[in-house]
Amino acid sequence: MSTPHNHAKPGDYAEAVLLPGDPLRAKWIAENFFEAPRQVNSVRNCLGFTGTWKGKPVSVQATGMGQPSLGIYVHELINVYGSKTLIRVGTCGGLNAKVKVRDLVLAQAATTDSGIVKDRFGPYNFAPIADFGLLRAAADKAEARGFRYHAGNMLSSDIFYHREPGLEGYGALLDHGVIGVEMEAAALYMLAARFGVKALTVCTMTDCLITHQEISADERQSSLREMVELALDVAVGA
Ligand SMILES: O=P(O)(O)O[C@H]1O[C@H](CO)[C@@H](O)[C@H]1O
Ligand SMILES: O=c1cc[nH]c(=O)[nH]1
Repeated sequence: MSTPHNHAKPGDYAEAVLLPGDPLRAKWIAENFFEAPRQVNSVRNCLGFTGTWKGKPVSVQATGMGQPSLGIYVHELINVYGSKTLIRVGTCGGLNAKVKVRDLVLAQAATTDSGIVKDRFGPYNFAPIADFGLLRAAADKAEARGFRYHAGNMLSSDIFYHREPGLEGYGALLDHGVIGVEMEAAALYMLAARFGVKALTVCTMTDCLITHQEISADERQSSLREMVELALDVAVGA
């Protein structure tokens, strides 16, 4: 059975799936890291691939940008394709001076402005959180490899271009330790909680909203490589 967004067959995805926003990042991951990659989805060019990493089955599926788009792919991966471990490998902006360009940001929790999460819990402010085992494994591996990393509160915003430019748009979040901004982690964590699977978001900080420093094209390639290798090891338990 396929879906309106995915023509893969049941069994085409591994239980462990990496989730970049960018379809070309999905292709790059499959072609440069997977052993024996095969494409399993191309609907809307939101590419998905399955292969192995260190001999263990693993998939990568692009989610597009934003929580509504990620929500479609993740819902189907879990409920149609049986995925159990979902690791977003993304890019994020920096909201805290201690986070430098190229640093890894592990989203321990994800604050959000998204109605997808906010409107579901009535009077409660649900706190979307990472799976502790995946988070601990990622932090341990980052530590062992000597990577600069930060585990903390990520903002998953529905808005890339805030009305107030620069830091103004982030208001009180800046005084409350939020370290980065991207657009998907909160919905990923909410869906993982709802359906009883494991999820983690790992991002490379590519543009600092405080210093306006940005990652260069060369640095982007090598930084993303380190992040993907770490995420693959966490995903398959290597
Ligand atoms: O690099 P990806 O994974 O797409 O992540 C970030 O980049 C996009 C915005 O430019 C959003 O999807 C945001 O979450
Ligand atoms: O969502 C994102 C991703 C990267 N950088 C940002 O400022 N926002």
